Amino acid sequence: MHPEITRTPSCSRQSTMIPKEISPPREREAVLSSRKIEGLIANGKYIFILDNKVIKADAWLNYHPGGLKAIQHMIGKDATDEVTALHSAETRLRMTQYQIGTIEGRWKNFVPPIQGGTFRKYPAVVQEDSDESEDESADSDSTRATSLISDANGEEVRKRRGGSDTDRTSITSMSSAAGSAAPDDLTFLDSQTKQEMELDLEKYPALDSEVQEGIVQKYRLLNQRIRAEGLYDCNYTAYVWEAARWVSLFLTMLFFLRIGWYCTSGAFLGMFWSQLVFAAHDAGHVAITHNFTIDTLIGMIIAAPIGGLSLGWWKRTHNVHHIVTNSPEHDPDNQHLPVFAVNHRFLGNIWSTYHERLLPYEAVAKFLVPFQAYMYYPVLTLGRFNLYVQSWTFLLQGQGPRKGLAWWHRYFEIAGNLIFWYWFGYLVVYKSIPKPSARFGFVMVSHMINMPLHVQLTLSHFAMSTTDLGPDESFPQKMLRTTMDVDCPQWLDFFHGGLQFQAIHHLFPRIPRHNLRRTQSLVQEFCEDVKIPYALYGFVDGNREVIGKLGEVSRQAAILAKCQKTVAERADIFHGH
Ligand code: HEM
Repeated sequence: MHPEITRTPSCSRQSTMIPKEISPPREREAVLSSRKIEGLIANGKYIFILDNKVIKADAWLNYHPGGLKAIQHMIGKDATDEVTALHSAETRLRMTQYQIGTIEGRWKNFVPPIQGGTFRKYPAVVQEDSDESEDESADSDSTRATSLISDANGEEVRKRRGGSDTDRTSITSMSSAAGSAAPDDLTFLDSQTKQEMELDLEKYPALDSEVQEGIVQKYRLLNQRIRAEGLYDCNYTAYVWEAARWVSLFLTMLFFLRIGWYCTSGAFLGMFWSQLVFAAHDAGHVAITHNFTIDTLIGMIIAAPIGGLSLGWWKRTHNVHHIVTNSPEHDPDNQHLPVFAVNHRFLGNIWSTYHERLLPYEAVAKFLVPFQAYMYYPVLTLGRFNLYVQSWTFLLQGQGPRKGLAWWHRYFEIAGNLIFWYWFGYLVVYKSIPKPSARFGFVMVSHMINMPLHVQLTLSHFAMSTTDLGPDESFPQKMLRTTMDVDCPQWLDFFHGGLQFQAIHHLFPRIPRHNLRRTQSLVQEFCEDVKIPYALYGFVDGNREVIGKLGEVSRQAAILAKCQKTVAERADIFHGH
């Protein structure tokens, strides 16, 4: 049954249609123990903690513009910082409509079911809650987590995780057990994971609750300071300059098209798209006007009719990326098999909770990964073609939100993409360029010139930590551990388009791009204070780090291949061949 729809008076700015509140006010004050909340989650409820309030999001799931996965990764966790980073103040306030109580004492995070956490039933909760079981969205997450484990060679995984129903460990070791990797390979891969984790534990502050709580408090104070200093206010004048740049690039493209310099024209079109991507990124994060509908509209116009892509597709992956940054199992932006394996764990058949399928390390990957350091730049020159495929798959399959604020985005983007292929494909490529060879040159140059953009998009994470330090790690520490910034002179900011301040952006995704440089010194101060290293590399050094990391995984792949060969030979001897 769908929840009844009402207009919420508290959100006049966006006149949002949201489902009717689900718990009467008197129930919101109930004090709920961690054990009881665990029982509710075991019953399939989508519960997270916000400012010590217990929020049950079940009735909202189908309406959430941020998608289901974003919420799933917060189940059983204190989501205060993630929610603050990703929502407007009004939306954050409105979440209390879904409050079912407050927490008792200090909250200790669970591993969310989607990440392999398991939850014990609570007898009283089973009784109380059983009549809600027909709720459409309440199909059990814990059941889902269990079936995920069973699908992925369950028995073995459970053994590896100690067989406990109550543990709060992560799914990390599950994926390698999921495929066909032999025990020797697993020993090798596990030892690499252990080494990586030990390095992180040495380099970053301890995970005990006092240290992490201290970091969180200082991070929240920093956010208040940033707000007080006006750094959330958009600098619209900067966009006038941006617009002037877009128009000049587009007019130059038309000029060269007209005089028959097709490759030069293509180069300007590619640069025009590259520059626009930065603005689409701002809009996707609601970091321009801070109004969800207006910013998303700006982003969709740039992405679809102008760029031939889908902002909805990008947001769907990007939102999850911002929550589980650089996690091999959960972050779609980290999953590039069979072309790249950015971490050794991809060599052991990893389960993607985003794509809900195994990412097998199979023949094509085994062939390509050893050369990945050499293929990094060539593959990225073709990156834009891949984006068309992803965008159309997303739009045709209707994977985006079908209800709530964002229900119409899909139709808007399909229409926008058709307009794109009309002006780009028909009017420019087909009608304005006479020869097939010139057409080919124009298309290739306009697409390949986006390579630096694709480097910028991957640079900030590929060389950074991918370790899962568990649910006790605070949001700010995790963002700074998994993300690097690129140092560049201010005059080059237009080239990097804000993507050089990824770490700052991950801490505060809604800060408008043109204020990120001013925010940097505040973040550096914060990092020094809480003793978290702030990763800042020059563009060339950052590239070196990435290539180095890709090379390292190639070497690990070679060792793994040796292990597998030895295992196969031993098996042959054992079977008497
Ligand atoms: C009952 C709980 C929730 C409600 C009512 C809610 C509501 C909303 C609304 C109205 C928006 C549109 C943007 C805005 O107005 O700020 C939004 C966006 C978003 N939400 Fe939530 N949300 C909830 C829980 C969560 C949780 C737990 C997460 C995970 C951290 C999350 C992640 C996101 C993301 C990533 C976006 C950006 C979507 C986009 O711009 O594409 N939300 N949410």
